[in-house]
Amino acid sequence: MPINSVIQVQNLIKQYGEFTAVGNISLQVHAGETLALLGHNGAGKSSLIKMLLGIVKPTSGQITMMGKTVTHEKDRRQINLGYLPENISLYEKLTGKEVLNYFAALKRIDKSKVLQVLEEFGLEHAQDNPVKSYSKGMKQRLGFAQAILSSPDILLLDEPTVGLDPQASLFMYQKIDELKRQGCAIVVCTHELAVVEDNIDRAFIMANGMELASGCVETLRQLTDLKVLFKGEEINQAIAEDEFLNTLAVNNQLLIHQVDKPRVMQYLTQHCGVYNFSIEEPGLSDIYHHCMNNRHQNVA
Ligand SMILES: Nc1ncnc2c1ncn2[C@@H]1O[C@H](COP(=O)(O)OP(=O)(O)OP(=O)(O)O)[C@@H](O)[C@H]1O
Repeated sequence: MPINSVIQVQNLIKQYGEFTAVGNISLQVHAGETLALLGHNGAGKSSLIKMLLGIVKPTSGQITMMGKTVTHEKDRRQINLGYLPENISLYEKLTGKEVLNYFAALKRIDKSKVLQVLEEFGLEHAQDNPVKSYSKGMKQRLGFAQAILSSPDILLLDEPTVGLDPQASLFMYQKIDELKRQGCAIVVCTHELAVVEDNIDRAFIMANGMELASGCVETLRQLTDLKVLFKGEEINQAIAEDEFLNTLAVNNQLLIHQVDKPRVMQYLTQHCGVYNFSIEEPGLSDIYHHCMNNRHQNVA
């Protein structure tokens, strides 16, 4: 196991009766890394997260955290782990401060940390108001605040930004980034591909309990070989004038395989003298849809 591998999942299987929700998944998350867990509804993401949390017992396989196998509850108790569940339900009658004090007592954390976190999450002005008076964004920030109260080594986030406005989403990912820089290993379960794309190190795409593809966005681009689009006025002109480029163009568009990108760039600059162009790369959303559409062919 690499020295900085904080979460190590090996051949993890979860069966509910005859049904396999998670089938032979292996993955690693390193210190200071954010992994996005992506997949369709029912792909097995929550089952995987619940096994990491120890809420659901694996049918077989191994989970190692901070170098310890966490098969038994007593091993797991030594792991400093934060968790933000999807649709977290907080104690609505308690104030924000009381909620965090409750979690602080549970995790044996000094109350001074509560005040610090309330301030950090912009909730100090509402700390004495009942949670039921909080907006969706404030509740989510409070939920996030309880998850990071212990300055965890591992943070598991299930749909942390669903229903949040773009600014609130950005705030969440800034916090995730801060924790990452402090060495926290983070797993984010999400369907918000456009939001998550610029905020993760790697994605793990699953369907029907199985891994479809994993890696950083650049690796996934190479794996899927989704085409890149060369754009610009000078490109259009070059397509019209250059016979070779014309053979590459489809509907007057220069859509190129990943593997041919360097060659075409060289041809454009050195042979055609075209320097003024942009390159549109496929995004995480394109990669995800490609993986899902081709999943039965077992092609990344
Ligand atoms: N306790 C359970 N008993 C039986 N089947 C279950 C149980 N929990 C989950 N499943 C099934 O396992 C599969 C995976 O569910 P899971 O909740 O892990 O998916 P998910 O990827 O998190 O989905 P979503 O994106 O909708 O949250 C689903 O078909 C679900 O119905």
